[in-house]
Amino acid sequence: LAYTLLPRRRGTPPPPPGPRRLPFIGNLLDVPAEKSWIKFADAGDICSISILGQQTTILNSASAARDLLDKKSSIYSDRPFVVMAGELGGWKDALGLMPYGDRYRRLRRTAHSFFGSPKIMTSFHPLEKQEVHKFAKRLMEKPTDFAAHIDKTAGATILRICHGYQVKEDGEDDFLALGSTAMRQFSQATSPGGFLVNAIPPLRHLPPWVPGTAFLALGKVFKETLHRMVDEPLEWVKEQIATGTAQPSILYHLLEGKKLTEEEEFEAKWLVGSLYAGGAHTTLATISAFFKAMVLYPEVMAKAQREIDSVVGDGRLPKLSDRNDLPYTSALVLEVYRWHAGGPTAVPHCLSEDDIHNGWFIPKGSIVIANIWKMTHDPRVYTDPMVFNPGRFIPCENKQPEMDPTDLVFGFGRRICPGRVLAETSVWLIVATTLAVFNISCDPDGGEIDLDQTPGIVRCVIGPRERQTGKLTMQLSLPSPFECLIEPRSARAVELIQADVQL
Ligand code: HEM
Repeated sequence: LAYTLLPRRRGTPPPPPGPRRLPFIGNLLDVPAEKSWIKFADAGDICSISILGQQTTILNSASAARDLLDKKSSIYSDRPFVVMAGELGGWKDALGLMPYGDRYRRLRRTAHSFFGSPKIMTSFHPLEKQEVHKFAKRLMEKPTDFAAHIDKTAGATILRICHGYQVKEDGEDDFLALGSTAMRQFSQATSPGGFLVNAIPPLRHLPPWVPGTAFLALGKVFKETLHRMVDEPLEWVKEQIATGTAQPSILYHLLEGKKLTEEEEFEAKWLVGSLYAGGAHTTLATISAFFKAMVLYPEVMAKAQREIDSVVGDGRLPKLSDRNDLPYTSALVLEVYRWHAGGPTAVPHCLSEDDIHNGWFIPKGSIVIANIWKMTHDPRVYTDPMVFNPGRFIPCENKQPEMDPTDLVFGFGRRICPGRVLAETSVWLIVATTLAVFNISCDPDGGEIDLDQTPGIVRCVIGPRERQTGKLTMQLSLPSPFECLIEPRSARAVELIQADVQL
């Protein structure tokens, strides 16, 4: 209390600028319940708030994020500690919430040995194409379930790459269902104001018979689901290896023919489990935004379809090697990433040592948030940022293309999304395939479509490091609900969709 109430020590530089702080509570009343990315967007390239003594620094420009999160990544790569999810729910063993340290660095190196290898990633292309073709089939059969189809496709692609596992086409798939439950529980554990223990971490030490500690039992349930999500696919792969039926996959490469120590096996299963958790649902936000943009901008859809028709023709579906020959379609994909930031404030970083930046003091334990929404809607960087215009990425005689948003939306520094390459290929292929064979249009019986998006990741975090907390939510931000019609473009398109799904 004294620490938060006492004035700054003499000689300590001021914190980055920000709204006036009230005694003790600081900026508690300034933080909106939702969409904090808009509230702080115009507060300068770097601004800071303090809540009950916990400083949070918000980075509103790409250059600020690069200066801190990229250039000083050795001290800006920790994660805040969220009790209900990280400790009670067990997520501190997954990459996304894992503290920065030796184990973290080993897992990232292993991930990079796969995702950083163009040869390995190209070997996954046929499999990605097959999963996207299945997506087109499901979409034709039941267009109204398009969100479920996107989720299934993203999850199925990662399970195949990570575990060599093919999801069931009919009925519920056990591994996918387990992943969805774990992610739902993760959202619950990190929901703002959801659990008092996030705001007062010592509560986790209370015995379970004390009234009001139902969260302890719930934490156990969350942890159990998460461990099943990580352990059951591992056991499945081991069985496949034992019977000689295992398909090539990341886990297969890590296990096959080796006698792993307990720690090595622990790291291998958490690596692939984290990739699955991190990637299965993020694609949904981006692809849903694509569908919405096509309803709102039919002329953009028609232009991309003309390009695909002239390059790919109607004899086959698009493939990843067409990317360079389809510049407008590729620009459309970039514009989807920019127009709708699925993680408007990414995942917060945490500073592990005191830092002085541009004469401002940023104390150890500060939460650091990259305001990706602001970066991708900054009128200094993007002309008419609220307008969906793929043309901004096409170079022309006297105009350079605008900044590539994929350098922003996957985060920064050592915490940058490890699945970026896979996400980019999957998203491109889903968009190009959908445009090749479907028309997406406004549903005349649906309501009006707005440009809004749902509240997403991170509100604020309270409390010093180790006892740190918060109202921290890592839910994704989806486009606000909308209805649309999705129909095959022609009889030939129907034939292409119905053709056998080949590897
Ligand atoms: C459109 C799709 C995706 C977007 C927009 C996205 C975005 C992000 C962002 C913003 C972060 C936080 C970066 C930071 O802290 O600076 C992140 C982390 C992460 N992403 Fe992705 N991602 C996507 C797809 C994927 C896929 C397909 C995978 C897995 C194959 C994946 C796995 C992860 C993991 C494991 C982390 C945690 C990394 C860490 O803390 O070290 N993501 N992602």
